[in-house]
Amino acid sequence: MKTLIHNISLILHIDQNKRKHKRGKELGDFPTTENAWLLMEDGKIADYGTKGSEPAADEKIDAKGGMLLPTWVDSHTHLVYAGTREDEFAKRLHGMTYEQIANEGGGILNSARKLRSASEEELYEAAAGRLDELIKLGTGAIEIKSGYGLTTESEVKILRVARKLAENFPIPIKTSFLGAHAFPEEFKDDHAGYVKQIVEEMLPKITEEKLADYVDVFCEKGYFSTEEMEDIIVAGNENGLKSKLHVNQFNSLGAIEISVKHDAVSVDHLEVMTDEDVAILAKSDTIGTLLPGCSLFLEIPYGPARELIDKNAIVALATDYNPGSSPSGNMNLVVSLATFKMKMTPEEAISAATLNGAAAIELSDELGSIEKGKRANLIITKPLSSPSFLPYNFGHNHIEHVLINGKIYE
Ligand SMILES: N=CN[C@@H](CCC(=O)O)C(=O)O
Ligand SMILES: [Zn+2]
Repeated sequence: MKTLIHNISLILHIDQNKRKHKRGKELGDFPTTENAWLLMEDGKIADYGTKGSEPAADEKIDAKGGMLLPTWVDSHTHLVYAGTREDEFAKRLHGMTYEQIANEGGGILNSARKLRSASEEELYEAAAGRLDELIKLGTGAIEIKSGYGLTTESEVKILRVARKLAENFPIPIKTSFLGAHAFPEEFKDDHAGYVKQIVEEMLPKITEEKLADYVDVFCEKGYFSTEEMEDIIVAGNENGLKSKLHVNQFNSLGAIEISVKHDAVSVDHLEVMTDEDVAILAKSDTIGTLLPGCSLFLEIPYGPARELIDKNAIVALATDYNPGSSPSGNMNLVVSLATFKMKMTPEEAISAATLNGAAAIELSDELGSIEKGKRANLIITKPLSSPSFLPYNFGHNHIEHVLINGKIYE
């Protein structure tokens, strides 16, 4: 089955050299094809060219002068959660800090209480509704973390829901086990006991059921120490899981050096970075994933995107969609924020939200750029004057169609 998209004003390829990611200044390389068509065959990109040379096809989609770009790849979300936390949001508006709310039993522990009493079916229904909305907003691959369970049973419940989403939705979904998201009430005075449970009970169970692709840890003051993080990374690796880690959100504790030493696929957040942290990350193959939605919502610093790019790091962008620190899964907004608040150019931001996002979940061989052979997960925009218009005209919907595996997603 061949489908032709014709009447495209501009294809934003992101890359045409089959690169796994774009590092440092390469992020601004932005190959395009003007006045173009693109042919899809069996859900993949088969060919593309310029107006006048359109091949025959079984079906046609008229792009009506819109641009064509790869779908967003959201490489950091906590999509499976129960209930919401706008009550905490209201408290913050009245002056309480995220830390104060967490210290009185709110935050991650609040979400964990809500999740423990939700059934797998209820969690699935809620997460499926969110995922459907995100695909319509242009997200064509996603990572989903556990971390609101904090018991073996509840962590497994979250990951089963994520795996069920992967079975029932047409987009690739990778999962990360984040049992080390916070110390549950039961272990508030026995941190070693909880780490032992993660290592000896949760990880083997999750591995046996093949529920996770990665292991994750929230390394932060009041959460998991660098030593605890390292023990969990090593245990994850022993169970065949590479790591993707929450580091440097509020404090720089030396977590980047340890993550890089263990070949983490990505280190995420990075709102608080020393010069040494930047230098270590920039020299490594670990991807730095920045989450500007979290900075916006919590009013904390934005990750140093410009410095990381200028020093040659691999930078990706993601939403961190979760009920506490970033209650939006809209990648279009993330791309806008990256340009307004993190001094990324539109070309860099779009690349970081596509190809480098795909690299951060090890899917850049099949997604993240418009190259022959890749999956036809594509966004057709409304007619726009230039790629920069996407982040510039923030908060508006520029998407005409989202295609997943070559089919319009409705
Ligand atoms: N920082 C740790 N975890 C989540 C937020 C968790 C929450 O507040 O529910 C994050 O990535 O921001
Ligand atoms: Zn997160």
